[in-house]
Amino acid sequence: MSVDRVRAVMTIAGSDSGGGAGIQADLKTIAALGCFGTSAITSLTAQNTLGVQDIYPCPPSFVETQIASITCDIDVDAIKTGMLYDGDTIQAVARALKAAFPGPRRPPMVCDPVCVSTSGHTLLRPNAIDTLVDELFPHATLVTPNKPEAELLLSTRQCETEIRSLKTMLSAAEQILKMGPTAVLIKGGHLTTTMSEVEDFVKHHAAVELFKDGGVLSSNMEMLLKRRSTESAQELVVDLLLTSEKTYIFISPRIESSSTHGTGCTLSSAIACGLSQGLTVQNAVRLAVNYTHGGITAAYPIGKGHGPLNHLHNLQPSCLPRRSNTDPYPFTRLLVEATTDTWKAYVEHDFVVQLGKGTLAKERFVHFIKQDYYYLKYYARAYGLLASKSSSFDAMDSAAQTILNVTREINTHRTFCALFGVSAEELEATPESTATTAYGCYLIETGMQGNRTKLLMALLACLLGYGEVGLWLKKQATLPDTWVRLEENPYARWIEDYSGEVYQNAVQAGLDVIEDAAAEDPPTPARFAEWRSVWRKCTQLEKAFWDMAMDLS
Ligand SMILES: Cc1ncc(COP(=O)(O)O)c(N)n1
Repeated sequence: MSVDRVRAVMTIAGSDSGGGAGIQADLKTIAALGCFGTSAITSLTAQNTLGVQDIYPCPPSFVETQIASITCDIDVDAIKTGMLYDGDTIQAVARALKAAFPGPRRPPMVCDPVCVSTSGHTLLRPNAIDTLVDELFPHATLVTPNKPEAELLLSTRQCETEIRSLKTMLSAAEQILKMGPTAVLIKGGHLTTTMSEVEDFVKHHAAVELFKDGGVLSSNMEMLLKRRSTESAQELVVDLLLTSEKTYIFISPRIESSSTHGTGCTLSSAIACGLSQGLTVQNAVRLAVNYTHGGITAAYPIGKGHGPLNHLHNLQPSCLPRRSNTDPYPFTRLLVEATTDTWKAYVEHDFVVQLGKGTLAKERFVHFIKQDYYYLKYYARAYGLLASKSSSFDAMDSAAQTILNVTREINTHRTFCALFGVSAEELEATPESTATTAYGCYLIETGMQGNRTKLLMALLACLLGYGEVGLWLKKQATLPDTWVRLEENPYARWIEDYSGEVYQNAVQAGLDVIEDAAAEDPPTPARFAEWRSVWRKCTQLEKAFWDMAMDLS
């Protein structure tokens, strides 16, 4: 679809003086998504991250005038409604829209039935719910209630109200669809779902399409069920979209965050932007869910209470600290600090401790060395990819040097094998383990689909982790109350190699490369979040690699 001109989106909602929700969230989101935002303000709220202190409603006739002013001049491509406060305001909105769009062709409209703020304040008078349903729902392309709002809407129709599961979400959506909108999106943020529940739901409902992390998960259910089964217990947020033809499920990992103020406003505005550009409802919802999820991930602290998501996360320049003499590796520090739990599980793994103490069973070490030999093949190939993604000769040179270092490291592995009685033939005949394939393929995949910096994130977790382990074990060996003296440790050579000058120089070079890459192309918070997740994934894969050696029965 080509967008020949900037699309205009009109939001009809309340103002949030704290800037997190309402009109302020809407206009920021609309701008961030490349549309032109116009606004008709229904009420002013004195509000911050702690709650709503007061509400000053606009006279309904003035709301009507604002809508008329906008629509008589600007071609509105999509409408979004949010906080409407009371029945008179809703009627004024309905009248103004009818006057502005008298024919059957109205711009698509997303109706977010804002009833109560996250902080618990009433934003729509309870007696206005019927008016909302009667006056606006029949004209809405989509209504977007969360769980409490959907339950409130159903309670006015004496329907079964409690939403506990995907099944009850679907039946709530079916009831709300009967109230007149073309589609209903029930937002699942108040519920926790797991992949097993999704799988179970999908098995029993034929016309369901799944989207995960902003992409189409799979149209082939069998494949999906096999592929996802290992993550069946992970906590997910699932949003359910119902149209007259189909049910769509949008799956995102649950993020533990209190920065969610304004989430509903951002989501409905982002959907309106998608619709204004001619997307189908399901695609507009898919992109908006992904955008909103990114905003929660990239939120920064604001206020003393329940802070807002980052509405502008796709636009903002980096807020990373600068490199200085006192803080030479600020970016790496942030990465490690943001993933301390997984990083610790990797570099202080039992395998490492036993290696340092010299108590590690020989078969475990040999198994590890053989698998590391195979892993290094992937690692060297990934540096080949890095060279292909480099734009300067220096960067290519550094990638090529690493390939040469790795081929030298391979000789050390061969020597270790010989030392432990493993012949060259046996090494070559060893089957590759699943942990090796998983890690190796992840590196290659990241290199294929990401840019240079993303691939660097994947490669450096290994380089830096082994550097840290080498130094730690060397230090342990020289402490007065040492685990074991290096001369008495059968794995001394391994410790010497990874704590030695050659490897540690490579680590320093790696640190410089990472810091330069981050400084040259400062990441937006969303990009940083992406890099951090690659880093975390690689530390998990590293841990799984040691696990593989320890699990050897
Ligand atoms: C003006 C206005 N509109 C909408 C919301 C709902 O947002 P939230 O559920 O995040 O409090 C709000 N608090 N204020």
